Amino acid sequence: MSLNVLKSKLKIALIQFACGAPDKSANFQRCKTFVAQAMREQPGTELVVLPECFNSVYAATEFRKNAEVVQESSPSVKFLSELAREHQVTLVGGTIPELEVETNKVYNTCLVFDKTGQLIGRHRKVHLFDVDIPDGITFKESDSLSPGNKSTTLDVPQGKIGLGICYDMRFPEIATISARKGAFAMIYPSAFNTTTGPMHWHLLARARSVDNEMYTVLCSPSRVPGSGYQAYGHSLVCDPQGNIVAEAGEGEEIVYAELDPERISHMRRSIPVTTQVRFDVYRDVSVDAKEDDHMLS
Ligand SMILES: O=C(O)CCC(=O)C(=O)O
Repeated sequence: MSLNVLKSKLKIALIQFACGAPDKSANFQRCKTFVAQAMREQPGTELVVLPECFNSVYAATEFRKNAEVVQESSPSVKFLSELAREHQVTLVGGTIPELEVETNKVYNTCLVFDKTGQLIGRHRKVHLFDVDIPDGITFKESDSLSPGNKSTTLDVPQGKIGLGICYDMRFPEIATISARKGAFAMIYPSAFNTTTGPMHWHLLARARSVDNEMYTVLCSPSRVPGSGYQAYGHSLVCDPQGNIVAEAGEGEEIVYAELDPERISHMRRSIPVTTQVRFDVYRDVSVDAKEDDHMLS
C-alpha cells in the first residue's frame, strides 16, 4: 500500500442530528440547517458525512414505505445533489432506503455527490443487521431489505475513500479491500444502538484504522428521546494510529476534523504492516473483490 494516499489536508464535518422524523421534508430541513452551520463554523470544509437512514425512520417496517428509486427526480437524490452543489462539498449522503424497480428489492444505500451535485458513488449495505441479543436488541433488516453484493471504493478530489454502512464495519474485509485499492479513509454512515454501541463502536473504529493504517469515520444519528430505535450517537473520527481524534456525545452535534496525509504516511513508515503482508500464506481479499460501478440504476 502506498504511503501517500491522501493528497492534501482535508477538513471534514459529520452531521449527527435527530433524523428519525416520519416526515422526510422535516429531516431534509433539519439536515440543511446543520450543514449550513458546519460550513459557517469550519470554513474550508470539503467533505460532509450524514448518518445512516438520514431521511426517515430506521425500522424494518418503514424501509419499503420510504424507499426511493435512485434517479435525479427522487426527493432524496435531488435534496443531496442540491446540498452538495450549494456548499461545494463532497457529500457522503448517509443512507436512504433504495427501491430497485426491476427486482422490487429494497436496499440500504449510501449515495455520494461531488461538489457540482453529480452522483459519484453508491454503496448498498452488504452485511444486513440481523441480530438477537437476549435482554438487548433484536433487529432483522433482512425481513425487509436485500443485501448489496459489491464493495465500494471511489475517487474524491483528495484521493480515494471506501464506503461501508454500519454493520459492514464488523467485517474487516470491506475496509481492507478499500485500503488495498488506495483509500485514505473508510466512511461508515451508521446507527448503532444503546446495546451494541457501548460494546463495540469505538473498538471497531479503532480496529479498522489500525488494520489498515487509515482514517475511519463513523457518522450516527443523535439519540431522539421517546423514539423506537435509540441510536448510539458518538459520531467519530479515528486516525491511522487508532486514536479517536474527534467525537460527539449523544445529542445533536457536528464533529469537525482535519485529516492529515502525514499521519497516514508516518504510521505506514513506522510500522510497515501494509508492506509486510504475506500473500504467500493467505489470499489478498482485494484481488477478486466485486466493485460497485457507481452508476445510477
Ligand atoms: O453492528 C451493530 O452492533 C449495529 C449495526 C446496526 O445498527 C446497523 O447495521 O444498522
